[in-house]
Amino acid sequence: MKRTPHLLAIQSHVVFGHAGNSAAVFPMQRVGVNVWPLNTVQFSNHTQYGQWAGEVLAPQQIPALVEGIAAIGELGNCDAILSGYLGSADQGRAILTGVARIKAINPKALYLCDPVMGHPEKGCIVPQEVSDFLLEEAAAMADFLCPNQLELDSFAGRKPQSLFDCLGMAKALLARGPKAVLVKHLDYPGKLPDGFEMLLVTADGSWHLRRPLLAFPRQPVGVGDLTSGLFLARVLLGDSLLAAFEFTAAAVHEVLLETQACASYELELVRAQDRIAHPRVRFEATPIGL
Ligand SMILES: Nc1ncnc2c1ncn2[C@@H]1O[C@H](COP(=O)(O)OP(=O)(O)O)[C@@H](O)[C@H]1O
Ligand SMILES: Cc1ncc(COP(=O)(O)O)c(C=O)c1O
Ligand SMILES: [Mg+2]
Repeated sequence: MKRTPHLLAIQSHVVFGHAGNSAAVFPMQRVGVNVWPLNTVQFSNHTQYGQWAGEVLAPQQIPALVEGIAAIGELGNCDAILSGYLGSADQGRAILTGVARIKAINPKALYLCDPVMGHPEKGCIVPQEVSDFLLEEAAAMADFLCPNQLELDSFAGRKPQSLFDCLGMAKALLARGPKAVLVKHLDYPGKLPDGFEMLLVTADGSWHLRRPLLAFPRQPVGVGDLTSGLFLARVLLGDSLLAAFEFTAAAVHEVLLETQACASYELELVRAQDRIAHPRVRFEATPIGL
């Protein structure tokens, strides 16, 4: 019997609704991965409501929890680490220490970094020191990096002029260390207005994917976290990077269709669970070169 992969997921938890681990854990479990959620913050709700209650986890708790898993002899079973929304730069450094600790026991373990940098206009609030940490320290240790367009712009230090420019900016990130860069949301001059576009860039090739842009009165939150989580889960389950990319686009689209049909602001993950596991839609990524 094939072993079920184990994934340590280090990102935010919200009591109400879906963002961070609260957007990614259930879908990753639903597709067949054992998830170890480690919550960097526990907030009442995501920050785009403009107000929230709750606390940031003390950074020293991260190595303490990792050591606790080592102490029961389970750390070597960790196949991957995912990091997302961070409450402080010190938490980020503690995660990198944990990644190094896990890779020392299991050199095959993969680290996916979703460099959540915030979006003040949208109300996604992340401290500036976290963005600096992600740009300067985390990217170098990541096997997979999953920025959105704003985060890609921050890495490049500029905005793109075209799709090929986005490709160049993502390819430049490979030189910093990651094996693959998944740009979860593209925005560039000349982009067709009715599409939602993504890029996958690896040493072996690059692919562009377009899916329909859906209309929402308020953009749902947690889509990026869902995207990163499903991509990593499918890679662990044995998909090629390209297959994981295409699966993720389809499963996320299914969730958004369900969310739109319910006229819900929060992602309808529970209702969409069968569609996540077995997406009915399929999007084919097309190779793209410089
Ligand atoms: N097919 C789609 N149609 C409409 N909106 C989408 C679609 N897919 C994703 N979105 C929205 O696009 C935005 C992507 O946000 P962005 O900040 O670029 O990435 P992230 O979710 O990582 O923060 C989110 O507001 C999400 O709700
Ligand atoms: C607590 C929390 N976690 C994670 C996120 C990131 O969500 P997304 O997947 O939309 O980038 C947000 C965005 O506001 C947030 O408030
Ligand atoms: Mg995001």
